[in-house]
Amino acid sequence: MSDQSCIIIAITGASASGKSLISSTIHKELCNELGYEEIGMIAEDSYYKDQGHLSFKERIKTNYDHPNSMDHDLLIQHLKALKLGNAIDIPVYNYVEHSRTQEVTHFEPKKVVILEGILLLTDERIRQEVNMSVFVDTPLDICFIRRLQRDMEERGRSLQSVIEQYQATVRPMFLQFIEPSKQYADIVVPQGGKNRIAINMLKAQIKHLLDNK
Ligand SMILES: Nc1ncnc2c1ncn2[C@@H]1O[C@H](COP(=O)(O)OP(=O)(O)O)[C@@H](O)[C@H]1O
Ligand SMILES: O=c1ccn([C@@H]2O[C@H](COP(=O)(O)O)[C@@H](O)[C@H]2O)c(=O)[nH]1
Repeated sequence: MSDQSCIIIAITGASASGKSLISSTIHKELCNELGYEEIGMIAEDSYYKDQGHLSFKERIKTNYDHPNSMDHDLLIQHLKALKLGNAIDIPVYNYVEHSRTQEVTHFEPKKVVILEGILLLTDERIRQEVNMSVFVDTPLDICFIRRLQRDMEERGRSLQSVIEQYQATVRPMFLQFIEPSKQYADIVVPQGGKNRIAINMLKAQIKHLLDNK
């Protein structure tokens, strides 16, 4: 397969801005329209560095919003493999344990891969691999409320731990790394996963990229 055999769409923005919702909505609708074997979704979060060698006490001190917390080397290796038509084994990350599990998810090459995550556009090497990039631009106070609810319900966190982490790393790293990466996005989308016009436009552009492959 040629290097252009896999179209990569990057969807980025703050934590809880709605990246997963917009990605899964586009994924589901394009799968229905084009077929399940054509479109795949990958979360950058799967590429958090393994922390199995650290105690739980040490793991909760890690700054998970700094680019160094990500194994972007492995992610880039995987994106290149997909472009060459090779399957990959994606690590499975556990947010409750703050570490990789022993499992992997086998992922066959697709015509389109929707890649979503907070730090994608901070890395020039990833920017070079993507065909289109989207920044989900949701006000930070809304993101915080959503994150608080989600982290307590789904990621085993207490109210106090969400507030402390938000003040110590989530907000400062957003301002230092994520917000400035907006300049590299092709499209900025307000209202995230519920912005029907933006979703329709993104789907149309993905189909256009597929038609011109
Ligand atoms: N536009 C929206 N309106 C209401 N709730 C939303 C909206 N977008 C996302 N959410 C909810 O907010 C939470 C975080 O959204 P998610 O897509 O998981 O964020 P991210 O992937 O950016 O961290 C989820 O519970 C999701 O259902
Ligand atoms: O072990 C971990 C790994 C990540 N986090 C937080 O997750 C978010 C990124 O995920 P989203 O789905 O985009 O919200 C990031 O802000 C990290 O702070 C964590 O708390 N623990």
